[in-house]
Amino acid sequence: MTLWRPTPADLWQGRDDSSEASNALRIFQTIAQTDRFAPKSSGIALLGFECDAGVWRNHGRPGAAQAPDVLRKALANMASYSGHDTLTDMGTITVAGDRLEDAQRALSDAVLACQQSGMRTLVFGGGHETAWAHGRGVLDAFPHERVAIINLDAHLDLRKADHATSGTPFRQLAQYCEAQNREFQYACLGVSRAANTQALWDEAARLNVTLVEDLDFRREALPVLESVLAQADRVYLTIDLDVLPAGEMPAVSAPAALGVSALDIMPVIDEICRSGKLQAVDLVEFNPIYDRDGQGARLAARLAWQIAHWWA
Ligand SMILES: N=CN[C@@H](CCC(=O)O)C(=O)O
Ligand SMILES: [Mn+2]
Ligand SMILES: [Mn+2]
Repeated sequence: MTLWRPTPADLWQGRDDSSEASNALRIFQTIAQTDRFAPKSSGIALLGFECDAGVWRNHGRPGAAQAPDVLRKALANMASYSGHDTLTDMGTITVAGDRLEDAQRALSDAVLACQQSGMRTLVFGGGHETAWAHGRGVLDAFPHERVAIINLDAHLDLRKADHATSGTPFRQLAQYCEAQNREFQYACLGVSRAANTQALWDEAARLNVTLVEDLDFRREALPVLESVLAQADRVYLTIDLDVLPAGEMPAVSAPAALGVSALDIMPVIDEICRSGKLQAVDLVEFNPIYDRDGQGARLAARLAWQIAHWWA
């Protein structure tokens, strides 16, 4: 595995309550760790993508490269239940300078290896350039199945893809699907009319993207989701944390003026987990530089925790 490093063993730490009861456990005590990249036949593979080269290229505020380990630390102290699926920290893919495409290739390869061996993938990005790499790995793992790409995001991320940035991942996935003659099933939920130009909406219409705007989220997200899920065999869920209101999630490159509250997003995530089709999830655009007292990291980690909890 290229551009890969294992997670330092001492990163997973937390409060030790195990003297109180044998089941008083937290994630840091139950997560499996590896010092070499060796996918298992089941469970959840946690992968980091330490990269904000795409955010740089997209003229955003860099810092998301520091996210994976910050999110691991925030997840470490959360409770672990016996019903949880095995979570294995499969380490982190890094980027060398501006060589974004090499890092994306390495992440796609890691995701493909995990998926093919029977694991589901949970990736901590990274900017939203994570999604081109993660999505390609999932599409490659299931070449003959209908893979729905569900993006919770204020942005469409359908910018023209002459070269990859954090603003291009879904245009790249659309081109990839077109080249393979497979349907591009993309739903962007929570998207902001004010944060995307007319050109991007036009591109979304051309690509037949399923859309739910932030203003309509409470009313429309669940019924729209139902029809998206009905038409899919597998789901890749990508959560751009800038879908949340800036007050809940300041720790992103482009905070949302309005946003969709975490409590409104949770039922959508619950429904996706219940479908039994969820194959891959990532949390992207978290930028610790702009966090306040670790609040954003806690919320992002809670989303990850909830998914791991419901995924089982
Ligand atoms: N990941 C993509 N992000 C947005 C950034 C928008 C902004 O910086 O205002 C986009 O490209 O549209
Ligand atoms: Mn966004
Ligand atoms: Mn995005």
